Amino acid sequence: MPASFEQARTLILENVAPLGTERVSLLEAAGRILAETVTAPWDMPRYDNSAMDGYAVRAADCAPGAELVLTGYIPAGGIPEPAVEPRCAVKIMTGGPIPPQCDAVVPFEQAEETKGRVTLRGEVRRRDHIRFRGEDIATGAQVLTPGTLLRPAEINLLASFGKPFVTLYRRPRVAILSTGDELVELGERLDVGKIVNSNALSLAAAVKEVGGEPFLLGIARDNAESLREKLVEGLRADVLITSAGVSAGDLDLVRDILAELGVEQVFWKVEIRPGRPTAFGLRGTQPVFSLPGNPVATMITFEEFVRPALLKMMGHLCPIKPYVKAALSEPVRKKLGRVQFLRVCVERKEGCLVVASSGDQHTGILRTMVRANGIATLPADRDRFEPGEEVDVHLITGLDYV
Ligand SMILES: Nc1nc2c(c(=O)[nH]1)N[C@H]1C(S)=C(S)[C@@H](COP(=O)(O)OP(=O)(O)OC[C@H]3O[C@@H](n4cnc5c(N)ncnc54)[C@H](O)[C@@H]3O)O[C@H]1N2
Ligand code: MOO
Repeated sequence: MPASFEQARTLILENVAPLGTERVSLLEAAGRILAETVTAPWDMPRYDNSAMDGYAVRAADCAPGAELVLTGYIPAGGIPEPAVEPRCAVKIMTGGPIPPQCDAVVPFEQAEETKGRVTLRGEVRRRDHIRFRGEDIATGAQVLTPGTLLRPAEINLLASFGKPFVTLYRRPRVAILSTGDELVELGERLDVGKIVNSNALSLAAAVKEVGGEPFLLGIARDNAESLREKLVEGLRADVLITSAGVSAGDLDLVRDILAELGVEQVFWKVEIRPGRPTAFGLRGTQPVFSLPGNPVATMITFEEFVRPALLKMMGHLCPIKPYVKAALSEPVRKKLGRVQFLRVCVERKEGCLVVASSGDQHTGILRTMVRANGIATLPADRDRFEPGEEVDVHLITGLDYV
């Protein structure tokens, strides 16, 4: 019996786990997932320092109009001066260490300097414009935990704490196999009846976008020998994705050969459209996704099934892309009993997200996939949707801008 969409996605996520870990240079770590706990090896800031360009002073000397004698200069990176005497001040730049006895900084704008003396304009309070040692993060504090996505902010933190290498979850190596006698590689001669193996490039792009490492196995022909040879190679990767050869045709041999090679089928056929013939299996712990060959079905089943699996394998704690709610701007009809993945155009109108079909939804129509910036998931138990109804949408804009 075919699986429901939710069953299929749950089965996949239950059967994949984060891969091992590796040490990676911080320069290469952005966008990946941390596999270690990081504690602060020192206080941040490391020492009391000035938040402004100005004068380090003793606040008790600083009644409005007071005149102080300038006795030194501390740039950022300078070493702290000896203690500042009463009624004296030291010129200090942002980041410069606060000298002993000083307890405030007066910004240049609030003072006037003439001939080695500074006259203060306004009021000065203790602690003004000082960034105190450890006020941001104290030594020993736990700052990052496994599962954290490394964005520029986390990279900044790790670099500040002097970490040139970090332990990350490994990126999966994903073998991609296209199957079909009708396929030729991009750039090869297109004789009558042939089409370009476009799915391989599209899947490789999708794998890269998620952060995996695609590996193209080329084309297996629709015979057992060719499939066997290529599938054996594919089963050496962390993940194997095949496209086509999984529906009911005479030459749809992929699942049979996978079974022969020790891949245990977890499900075949899902109550979704497009993508119904999708199969998922395991060889030990290695996941094998057999996606339907129609390019739109291949892309949508990657987005809804393979993407979350790869993210989980890379250590993401929330591998399912969050849905956004968007209101339909037109009626939609679908078949009962199947989830329909509707290719949609999402726009923002008066602050709300609104969606409409991107056009012809037949699986063979590629242009409406290209036009779409979202995939709406329409539930299996409904067949009519009216304008204004909210639906769940996965944005596929790349950078989630709408
Ligand atoms: N009698 C039935 N026929 C079909 C069924 C069914 O249940 N019963 N399911 C249909 C559905 S739904 C889909 S989806 C397709 C999927 O079939 P396959 O995964 O076995 O794929 P193929 O038939 O080999 O190819 C489908 C289509 O996609 C083109 N294709 C294949 N590989 C590539 C590639 N690498 N790059 C670009 N395009 C590719 C292929 O030429 C076909 O046009 O089956 C329906 N039929
Ligand atoms: O389910 Mo098929 O994937 O419509 O094209």
